[in-house]
Amino acid sequence: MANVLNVPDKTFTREEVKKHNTEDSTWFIIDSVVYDVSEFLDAHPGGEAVLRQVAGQDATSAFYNLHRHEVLIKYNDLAIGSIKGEKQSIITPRPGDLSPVPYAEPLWLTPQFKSPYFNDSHRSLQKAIRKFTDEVIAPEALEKERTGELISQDLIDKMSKAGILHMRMGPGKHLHGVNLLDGAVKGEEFDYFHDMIMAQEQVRVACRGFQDGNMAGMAIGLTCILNYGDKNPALKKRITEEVFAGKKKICLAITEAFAGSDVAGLRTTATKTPDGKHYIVNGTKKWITNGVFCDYFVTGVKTDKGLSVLLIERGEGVETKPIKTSYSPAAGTTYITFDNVKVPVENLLGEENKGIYVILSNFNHERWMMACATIRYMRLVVEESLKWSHQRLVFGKRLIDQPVIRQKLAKMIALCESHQSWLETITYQMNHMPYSEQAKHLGGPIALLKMSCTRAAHEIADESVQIWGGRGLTQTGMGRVIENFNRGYKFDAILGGAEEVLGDLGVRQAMKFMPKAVL
Ligand code: HEM
Repeated sequence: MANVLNVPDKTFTREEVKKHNTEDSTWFIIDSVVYDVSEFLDAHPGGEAVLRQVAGQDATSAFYNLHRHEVLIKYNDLAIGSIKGEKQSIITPRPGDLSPVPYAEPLWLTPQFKSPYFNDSHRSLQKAIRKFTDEVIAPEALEKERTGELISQDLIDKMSKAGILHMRMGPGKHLHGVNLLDGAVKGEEFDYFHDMIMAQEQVRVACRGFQDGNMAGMAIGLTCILNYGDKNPALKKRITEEVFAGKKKICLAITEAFAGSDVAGLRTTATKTPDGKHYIVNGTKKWITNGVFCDYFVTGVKTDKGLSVLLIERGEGVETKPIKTSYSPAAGTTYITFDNVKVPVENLLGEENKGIYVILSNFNHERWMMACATIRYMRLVVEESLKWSHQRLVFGKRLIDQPVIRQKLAKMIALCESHQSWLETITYQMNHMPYSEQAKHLGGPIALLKMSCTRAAHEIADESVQIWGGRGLTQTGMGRVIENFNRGYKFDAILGGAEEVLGDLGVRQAMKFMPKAVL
């Protein structure tokens, strides 16, 4: 499917179009383009009668009151020409374009505004990943979100070739010398603002389930290998090479039916064999993103004196089955059972019984990534709602002409902009703090940011569905994005640490730095 509207060169007068109001011929005009729907009447999802009612007329308002603009692109073949002397006024965005809708882009991407944080390489990466997302990721994402099928190997291969899998891991040596989106940024220059751009841009396809199915397990699982795999360099090299090449898939398996945010309560056990060469793993894992299609599981286990983290390969005794959650099965959410699984001791990541550090080291980046994504999805909802409010006619007026709608939009915009600004401030600190310091000084602020942005998402989900009415509850058509957001934002309020746990963590971190002198 092309992403722009192609209109044949032929021109007609409005009088000519008027004549096509007969049994055999149904034409109408939408935004100066002439459509011949005579052969489409039967196939029109909204029925034949409504099309006949506007035969020979200008149906622009009627059309935009009920359809997304992209419908015209999908059914481009129905366009037969345009009205003589008139020009289309509705913009068809091309892949990679910025949106001209106010607040649809973060301030740093809005031409009138300046930002101290972003340089040319950030801008060139943003352009490249937006185009890639629009052209390569979006078509598959939309399809898979709907059907619930898992990501294709073809898409994984394309992302691997473009360096997108490498970039999912954030800044670091693993990016040095790698070709990233045809040289959009050098691996050595890649910082947390580039990382933020990658996380935010890919959310724009508005497919919350597929978004997690698109290698989210790798983004949180492979980090443990990169940071804690040095005791076994051969293993680290093999796994990272295979995963970055897209040949093998990896995920993080921590949560259980027994323990969600409370990781200390894990019950999966790893007992050493008498010869000390293997661990025998027994237990279960629940809600493991991507688990159904993974080859490697970075798994939290109980060893004799505490928690440990093991890399477990799919093999004898490992079974995975899908869990049906409220977002798309395309996420690959999984229940895993480990029955007497034999794991070489060399697969231990970090120190035995000190696995909590391996697990915790991951959390800040994961939570920050989730904040990036949630905030960008909020912005998309703002954009869609602004467009819809201008388009939708009710009680003889546009929605935007109702003060109550403007109040809702004001709240949504304010929540979105304030969280993006806070995110950028924290991202700047991440760029200027070694990883060890980040854990100390940014663990609390990142936890509070994620907690706050999912509370904001809750408000935005609620307000937006009131603006959209039934369409905000309908999976296809105009309100698709709003419905998907409403069904998905709760995942962000739970995954990576529930809102309440994170709020508490943020305050407890502050307590640690409370000077005695002021008490
Ligand atoms: C080239 C012109 C048109 C095409 C390709 C088209 C296509 C579609 C499609 C794909 C849908 C399914 C919902 C969606 O995906 O948005 C739909 C629904 C509908 N269409 Fe059209 N349509 C066209 C023109 C019109 C016009 C001019 C009218 C009214 C005068 C109309 C009335 C409707 C109605 C009432 C629905 C059901 C809406 C709903 O369920 O909310 N369509 N159309």
